[in-house]
Amino acid sequence: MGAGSWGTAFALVLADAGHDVRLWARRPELAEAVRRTRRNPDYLPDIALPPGIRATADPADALDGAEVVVLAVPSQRLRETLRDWRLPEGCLVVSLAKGIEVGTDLRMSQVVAEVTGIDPDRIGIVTGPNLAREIAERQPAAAVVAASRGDVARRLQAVCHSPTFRPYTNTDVLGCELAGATKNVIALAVGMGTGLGYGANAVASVITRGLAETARLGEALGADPHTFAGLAGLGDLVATCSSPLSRNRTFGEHLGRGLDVAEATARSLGVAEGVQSAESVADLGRRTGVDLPIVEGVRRVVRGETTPPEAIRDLLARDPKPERA
Ligand SMILES: NC(=O)C1=CN([C@@H]2O[C@H](COP(=O)(O)OP(=O)(O)OC[C@H]3O[C@@H](n4cnc5c(N)ncnc54)[C@H](O)[C@@H]3O)[C@@H](O)[C@H]2O)C=CC1
Ligand SMILES: O=C(CO)COP(=O)(O)O
Repeated sequence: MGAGSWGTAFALVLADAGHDVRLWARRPELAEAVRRTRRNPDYLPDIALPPGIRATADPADALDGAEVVVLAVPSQRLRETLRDWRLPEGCLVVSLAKGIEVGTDLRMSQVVAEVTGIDPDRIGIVTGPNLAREIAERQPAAAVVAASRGDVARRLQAVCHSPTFRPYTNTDVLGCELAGATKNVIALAVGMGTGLGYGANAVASVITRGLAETARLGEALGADPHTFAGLAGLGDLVATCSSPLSRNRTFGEHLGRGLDVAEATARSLGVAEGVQSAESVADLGRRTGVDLPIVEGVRRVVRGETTPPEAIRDLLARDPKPERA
């Protein structure tokens, strides 16, 4: 449900895994173009889609009889979008979105449970280093399928295991979702540094300290600390923060070069979730009393309260402390 970059690439993974996939596009003209050309001209124009994928703009048609419903709309739009849909009785739901809802601080699996009333045990997520273009090109990648019940996670794992996409299970849904949302904020910070012309030391420092603050917040919220060293944590952070394909890193780079949020948004090739999740993740930090200096710096830049060079200067000027504190 969602025919952007990741919705389309993940539909391809599911088709490669041998399933019949219906791909819902919000705009009828996009669904029509996918049907006609067997490509998604707006997001992955050069990728031929396998015959197992059928595009439609009618959500009822897309959802009719589905055993697994995969949600691939941006985090801040998921609630309003879900309200209009009737999910099939007994289906499993998978969220692909990496964000925390602004205003409620809810993770996407929580939003799904709240809006649909579906048992949280039947809601899973897919996360990890998942840059959509690479997956669509069938470059090899590992990922994480998280669900609170091991048997549900294993069923979803089997559903999306293709010759080039290798998912691992995890039952720490909270940690996996938090890691996915927070890495987008950290990727904005890395991008800002890159945009300012800084090199590998700065990038590695922000990745590593970004992971430290993500893990601190996760622990305070009850996540399994091991999650942050895995594909959903370190793996996704490294992929996103290293790749020019990342919308979040690119968005940060534009901010680092002096563009404002509106200008960077206009240039973005899709949703950069970290821009809004900076607000909700920073709020989670305040509510739990966890210090999140990088997230807070990004939030202030996005709000126009500081500039990237000032934010970096402020980060470096903080009181010295031990690495593990
Ligand atoms: N692109 C990637 O490499 C990856 C993306 N994700 C996550 O997947 C989610 C979706 O990302 P993408 O497919 O890349 O985004 P995108 O920006 O490429 O596409 C978003 C899709 O959602 C649809 N949509 C439905 N309702 C909408 C509304 N009310 N407002 C705006 N768009 C609406 C759009 O039409 C579009 O098809 C995000 O949370 C993203 O962080 C996760 C892993 C990889
Ligand atoms: O989540 C992603 C890779 O795992 C995609 O990152 P961007 O949304 O920054 O492109």
